[in-house]
Amino acid sequence: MTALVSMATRMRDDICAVGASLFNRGLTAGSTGNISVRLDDGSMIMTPTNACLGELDPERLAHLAGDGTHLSGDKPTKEAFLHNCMYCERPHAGAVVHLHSTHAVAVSILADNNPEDVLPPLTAYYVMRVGSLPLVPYFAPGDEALALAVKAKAGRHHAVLLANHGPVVSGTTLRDAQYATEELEETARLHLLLDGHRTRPLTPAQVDHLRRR
Ligand SMILES: O=C(O)[C@@H](O)C(=O)COP(=O)(O)O
Ligand SMILES: [Zn+2]
Repeated sequence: MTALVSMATRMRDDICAVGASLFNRGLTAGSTGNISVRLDDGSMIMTPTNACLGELDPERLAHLAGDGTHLSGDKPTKEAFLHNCMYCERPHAGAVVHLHSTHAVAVSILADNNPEDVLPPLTAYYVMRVGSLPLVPYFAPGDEALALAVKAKAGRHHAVLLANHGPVVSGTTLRDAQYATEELEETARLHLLLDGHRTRPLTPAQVDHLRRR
């Protein structure tokens, strides 16, 4: 029990540090985005709704039971059900990050993207951290239908892109989820930067080789 309490305390501090780092580098603005971690007992700590990720208070983060019941802290993010759906489908996920990072949002709005996999395999690091990125059809933020649409993809994908909204990325640890989200954003930026240029993405054989490692 004491170990769980100290883990929860550490996770609260980590969420605030990661939130501040993401916000301060312009990876999400205003009160957009939300972060959660899952503890060993299956309960979850989540950012509150309408909170700025740059100004989180560890004491005020919401604590939810594994079934989504709000146990303590401020009212959780309106995407709580979405985070919970990701955890249900991914038993090894320990954290989920959702941002409105500009370039990923821009890609989510492009008319002619491939909804099965929105970004090409431009770099090895992208393939290793993200892999593939399906587009989830548009639903309003906080809509249960949005969470269910994510749930439908989450078993096969740890990262998805919400149409006209932004990325949702899970990871074994909060750092894994953070770094994958950042790599997704950088690759979206590269993709837009390369628009109109002839490009040489990694070949299927190169992608396969990376996936096997
Ligand atoms: O886009 C939205 O409104 C939410 O997905 C979001 O990013 C912020 O919502 P809260 O976490 O409820 O503040
Ligand atoms: Zn959002």
